[in-house]
This record gives sequence, structure tokens and C-alpha cells, in this order.
Amino acid sequence: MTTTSNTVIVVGGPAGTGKTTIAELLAAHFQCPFIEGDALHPPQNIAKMSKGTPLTDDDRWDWLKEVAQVSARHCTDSTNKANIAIVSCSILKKVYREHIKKCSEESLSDKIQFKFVFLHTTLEHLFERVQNRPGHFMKSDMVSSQYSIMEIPCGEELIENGGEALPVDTTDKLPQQIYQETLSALKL
Ligand SMILES: Nc1ncnc2c1ncn2[C@@H]1O[C@H](COP(=O)(O)OP(=O)(O)O)[C@@H](O)[C@H]1O
Ligand SMILES: O=C(O)[C@H](O)[C@@H](O)[C@H](O)[C@H](O)COP(=O)(O)O
Repeated sequence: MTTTSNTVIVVGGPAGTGKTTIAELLAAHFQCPFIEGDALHPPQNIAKMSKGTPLTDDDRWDWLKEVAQVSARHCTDSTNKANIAIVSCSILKKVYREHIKKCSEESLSDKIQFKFVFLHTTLEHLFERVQNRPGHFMKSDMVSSQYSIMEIPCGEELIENGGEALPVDTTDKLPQQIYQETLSALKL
């Protein structure tokens, strides 16, 4: 599959919302790299979250920069025929999504378009899904703090209004259904 421009699809949403599940389906469809954003945290962020302490904005900026730059590099890598890369990253607030775009613009000569898929569901569903996700540093007591600060994209951020964001309600939907809905709304 080929596209006319370099595209990074950031699959976001709070813990347990299905980022990895949907990102893997999209990466298989586009035959492109998938980068797990959690693997790009500095050790001090992992240590903090493992103790159950939510990150502050100051903890997040450098991580988001890394997310922007690593995914952009994968996107433009000469071996990546799709010119698409998928990265998972919670992107909970509008300023984080803007920071990712800014970091990419500042540091790369290639122009990259970002698409922000924001998966969301109820707090009850998130608790249930995080409990079913073994071996992750993010425990369920952090979900409430993520849920309370998250900004589901709206208004000018939406693709349908000329922006880059696509909110997807995942409540009572199977991953395959969410993936199909996402794919057709992205129009890539
Ligand atoms: N649409 C869905 N409905 C129900 N469970 C889901 C759905 N998507 C993912 N899950 C399950 O929820 C858990 C968390 O999914 P995951 O993709 O790891 O989310 P995230 O990467 O956002 O933390 C996993 O056990 C996964 O199988
Ligand atoms: O799936 C998850 O477990 C989370 O989404 C996880 O990715 C974590 O939240 C961030 O890496 C920390 O960053 P935030 O505090 O900004 O979500």
C-alpha cells in the first residue's frame, strides 16, 4: 500500500482503551512499522508510574518529543514502502497533540502529517480492561487521573473540520469493528 505523503498515525487514549490492539491491526493493514510509545519513556517516568504517581506535564514533554521524532523517522525510512508509521501514545490533552506536531516540524526536514486517533470509553470499561492487561507498569489506580484530565478531541481539532484528530468511542465494540471504523474515517 502506498500514500502520497508521509503520515504518522498516533493511536491514543487512556490506559486500557485498546491502543495497542487497534494500532497492531492498523499496522498489519498498512504493512508499516508500529512503535509502542511506552517503550520511549525515560527510566525516571517508568519508575514514577510504577509507584502509582501520575506524570506531570514537565515529565511528559521530552517523552512526547521522542514519540514525534522516532515515529517520524520510521515513517520516512527508505525501507518503509508505506510511508506510514503507527505509534501508540496516550496524547491525553490537546497541548500534547500540538507538542508532537511542533517537535516534528522543528527537527525534521521531511514534512510529516500527523493523524491523532483518540480511543475512549467509560471509566468502568477502562478499569475492567486494565485489570485484564497483565505485566504493565500502569496500574488501575492511575486510570482515574488519566480519565479526569483527558481532552477528547473536538471542534477545530477534528478531521471533519480540517484538523487531524479522530475520536472513536470504543464502548461495546469489538476491536475489528473499531479498526474498520477508524480506517474508513482516516481516508488514507
Ligand atoms: N474493544 C475492546 N473491547 C474489549 N476489550 C478490549 C478491546 N480492545 C482491547 N481490549 C482488551 O483490553 C486490554 C487492554 O487493551 P490494550 O490494547 O493493551 O490497550 P492499551 O494499549 O490502550 O492499554 C487487553 O486485554 C485487550 O485485549
Ligand atoms: O496504556 C497505558 O498504560 C497508558 O496510556 C500509558 O501509555 C501511560 O499513560 C503513558 O505512557 C503515560 O503518559 P500519560 O500520563 O500522559 O498517559
